[in-house]
Amino acid sequence: MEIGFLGLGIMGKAMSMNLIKKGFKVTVWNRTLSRCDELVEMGASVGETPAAVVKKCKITIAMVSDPAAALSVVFDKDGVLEEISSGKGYMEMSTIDPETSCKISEAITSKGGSFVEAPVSGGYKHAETGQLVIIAAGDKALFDEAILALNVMGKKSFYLGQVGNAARMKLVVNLIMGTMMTTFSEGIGLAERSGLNPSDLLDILDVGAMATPLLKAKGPNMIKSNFPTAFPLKHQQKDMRLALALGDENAVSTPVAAAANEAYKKARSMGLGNLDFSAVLEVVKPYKD
Ligand SMILES: NC(=O)C1=CN([C@@H]2O[C@H](COP(=O)(O)OP(=O)(O)OC[C@H]3O[C@@H](n4cnc5c(N)ncnc54)[C@H](OP(=O)(O)O)[C@@H]3O)[C@@H](O)[C@H]2O)C=CC1
Ligand SMILES: O=CC(=O)O
Repeated sequence: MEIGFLGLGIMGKAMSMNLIKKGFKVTVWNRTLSRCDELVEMGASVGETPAAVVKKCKITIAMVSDPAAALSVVFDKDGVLEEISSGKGYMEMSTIDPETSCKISEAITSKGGSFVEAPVSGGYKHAETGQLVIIAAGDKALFDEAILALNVMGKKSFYLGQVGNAARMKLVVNLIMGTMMTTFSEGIGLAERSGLNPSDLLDILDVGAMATPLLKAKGPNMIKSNFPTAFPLKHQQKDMRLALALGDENAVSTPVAAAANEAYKKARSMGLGNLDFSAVLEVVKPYKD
């Protein structure tokens, strides 16, 4: 099956490479077209516009930065809407808010296409190896049709029913992850400042009830003040912002997450937005050198 792929950032590049390696024919597009070159070397075709990709492919996936980018790819000139039609499917895998996802879904279905939202949990290493957790909702027939591709990209796919549910679930998951990272950062800072070896803290956490792949992956770099970008901090702050809006809408009080969001905002204002989200350590640790 020919799969279209829009957006070749950290995640899109890894996901589309994995699809190609597993034998899928993939046609790619990226706003900065030169980013397609590496994929072409692996056997991908290039579409000059999102519309050209949709015209060629039965199913097209989008993996772009945020709600504005997701809307632009669909609604702008040469966008997805110009070629979507009956028999074609569109899968929005970017992390966006449920309102944006519903707006895209309505536009796609009004032209006869089918729509699934399928944001993912996990980073580019999981994407490269097909170990993402996929949280999907929307057209069940499209979900079933795409299951071979979903099984290549992810280790498990959850189907949550109507459009909006997966977007909401992903925001809840990332609210928890973003808050956990700020708490780890406070702990690492406190350990260091009070004369403890932060490496010992990581070892102790790793064998106890709070062991988590997140800290195992990020902790050793954090304690050396290294923040190689896997999940850009600006995207984690976007997810906190969208998750807090979900809390506002549902009158759910989330003071801990709101405080964490302030830390990510501050980190962005300090120019740390393109580093990994673990760079929030730089603003959260309870002292300055
Ligand atoms: N990185 C991670 O670990 C994870 C990220 N996510 C989510 O996946 C999505 C992608 O993340 P990631 O790959 O890290 O992000 P990147 O910042 O690496 O890539 C962003 C992509 O979006 C494109 N883009 C940005 N603005 C526009 C626009 N206006 N129109 C068209 N394309 C645009 C960029 O194109 P260009 O190259 O031209 O700039 C690029 O392809 C985000 O929603 C993120 O929250 C989910 C799970 C994990
Ligand atoms: O959305 C980010 C992730 O790591 O999951």
